[in-house]
Amino acid sequence: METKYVDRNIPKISLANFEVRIDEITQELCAAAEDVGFFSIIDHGISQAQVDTMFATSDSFFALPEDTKRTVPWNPQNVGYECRSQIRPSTGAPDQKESYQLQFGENMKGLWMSDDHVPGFKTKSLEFMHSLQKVSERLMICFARGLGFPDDFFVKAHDVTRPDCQTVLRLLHYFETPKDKNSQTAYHRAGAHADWDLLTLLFQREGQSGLEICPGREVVTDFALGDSWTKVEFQPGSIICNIGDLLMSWSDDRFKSTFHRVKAPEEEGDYYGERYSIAFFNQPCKDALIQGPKKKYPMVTGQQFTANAMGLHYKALKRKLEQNATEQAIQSQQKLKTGIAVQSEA
Ligand SMILES: O=C(O)CCC(=O)C(=O)O
Ligand SMILES: [Fe+2]
Repeated sequence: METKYVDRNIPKISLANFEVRIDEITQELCAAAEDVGFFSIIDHGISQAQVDTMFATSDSFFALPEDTKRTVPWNPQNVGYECRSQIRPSTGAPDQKESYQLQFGENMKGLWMSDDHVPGFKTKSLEFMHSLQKVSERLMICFARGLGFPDDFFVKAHDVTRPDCQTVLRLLHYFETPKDKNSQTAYHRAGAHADWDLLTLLFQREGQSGLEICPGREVVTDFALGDSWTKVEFQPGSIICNIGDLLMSWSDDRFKSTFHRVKAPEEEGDYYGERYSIAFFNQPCKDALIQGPKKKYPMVTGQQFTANAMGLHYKALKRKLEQNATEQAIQSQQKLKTGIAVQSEA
């Protein structure tokens, strides 16, 4: 089916002279968060060399033999390596990717790839994560101001110096998609979803497009998807940011978490090759208390918020898998009937 595309403006916001321009930046960020839920930031203080080093480190990890990568397996604390195992409720099919989730604290025990396999992996990754945390904290200060909370409100709730902190750096590698149209159904590289964190920072690579967004969600409690998409292309020097479900809920649905996907390449102009990206998910401390200024939703802890988000996710996933199974059963019944008809005609 042909994708319906629309042009949407994805605001580009400069963080230059942050201290002096904080109110202006706050206004721009809040407007972007209320409208499309996606924006890019420039003048953020992270150099292209830092980004290139992290991508090179990620390349070295994914180039390791499968057995080696499987020595740091994914677990439900949202750390570790997985391959084609993430199934989205929007598709009911596994994402065509492998990924490695890294955190700052104790959840990583035994799950860092050793220097013997990728020299300096842990040091380089943590250095990059701390730089992204600094950028995230600037954005958190602005969103706290915009919502009328004290400046350090979100920063305190996302304290990465705590051993039990949940914030994640995800290294992603999407597999090449065969161009042969008859070969199989085109599976999405990452099926449509909204992130369930506060705020995501994303790095793409030049020439490796595929990220698309679908705004229009009204409340965080609803799983509804819109139907028209907008491509988010690589822009040199910028970090793509999107609002997650946590900030949507914490702002009483004022700021929008937006559905997005990495599309299955199947149309003219789509990119079929291998794709690498890096995402940084700001997750709350387990004991953070979450409630918006207007108290639209009951107060929950960070841990409860995550559990509720997972509950909603698995319910939607179950519905989708049941729906897929019903559709498949109908299709095979139809095939059987057609077969019988053809046979009886012959
Ligand atoms: O790879 C990308 O561009 C997007 C990844 C993403 O949305 C995610 O991992 O949540
Ligand atoms: Fe995402």
